[in-house]
Amino acid sequence: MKVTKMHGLGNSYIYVSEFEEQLREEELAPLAVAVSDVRKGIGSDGLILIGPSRVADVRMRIFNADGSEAENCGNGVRCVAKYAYEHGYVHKTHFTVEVKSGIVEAFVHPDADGLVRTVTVDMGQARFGASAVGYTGQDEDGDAVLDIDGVAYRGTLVSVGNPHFVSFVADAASFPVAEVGPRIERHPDFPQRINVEFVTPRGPSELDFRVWERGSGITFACGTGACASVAAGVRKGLLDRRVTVHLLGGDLEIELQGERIWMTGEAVTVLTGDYAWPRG
Ligand SMILES: N[C@@H](CCC[C@H](N)C(=O)O)C(=O)O
Repeated sequence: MKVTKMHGLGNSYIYVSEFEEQLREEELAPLAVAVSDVRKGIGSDGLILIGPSRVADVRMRIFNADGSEAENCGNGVRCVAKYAYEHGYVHKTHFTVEVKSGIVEAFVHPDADGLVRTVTVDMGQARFGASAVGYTGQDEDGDAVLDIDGVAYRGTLVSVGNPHFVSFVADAASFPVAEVGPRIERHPDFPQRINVEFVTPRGPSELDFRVWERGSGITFACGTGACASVAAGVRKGLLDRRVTVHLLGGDLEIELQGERIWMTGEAVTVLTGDYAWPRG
């Protein structure tokens, strides 16, 4: 199977083109688990498929490292846009990408060699509150307060296609993400599980960001998480509408234009190669 490993700010996925490879539905989850394995696979945060779409220029499907399928992936959309443009699946610099939750618009910025290093995406609108993320508890003006071992954790419930719990904490850099993140992801009041962000504003236009991703754990970056966090910060009056988000893997520029969230950041190809699938 022809595969490409790409990353956006260290959030890496194995990309397979359905224009070239035929995959059966039932093998997608095990394939995602297998390629993501650092020791027995390639090593990634999951699997992304790029294929034809009936409603957009290209279609993306994203599977987390545990094989679960997600509705959207910000870093993935940027890499899919780069892949689609550089492989000639699209012949324009502004095009649409179908994701499970809808359609987003990508703007690639090719250099003189036709290579794309940065991509801007109109990620659409954020939705807030319990019903937006499948929270079965009662929200307080869009926030959930969870009791975990006697400690209360407050988070804004935000959907940018996929669900996020955005918690404003005193110091994201030193926050115990690996301990608290999975407890919130798998809290019984989130039956569909949830992505968990711990963020700290450095003034109104910069945000320190750490993430525990649903289905993949700690990652170096989460594009949808960055969008959700800025939308939550603007709603709370903590952030301006244009924010540099500092993630473990680098920076993302997020801007709210009206209700729409625009994301600009890198998209990087790491390798292309042949993966032995099925194993044998
Ligand atoms: N890393 C992604 C989000 C991937 C999906 C997420 N873990 C989920 O289950 O919703 C991003 O860059 O947005």
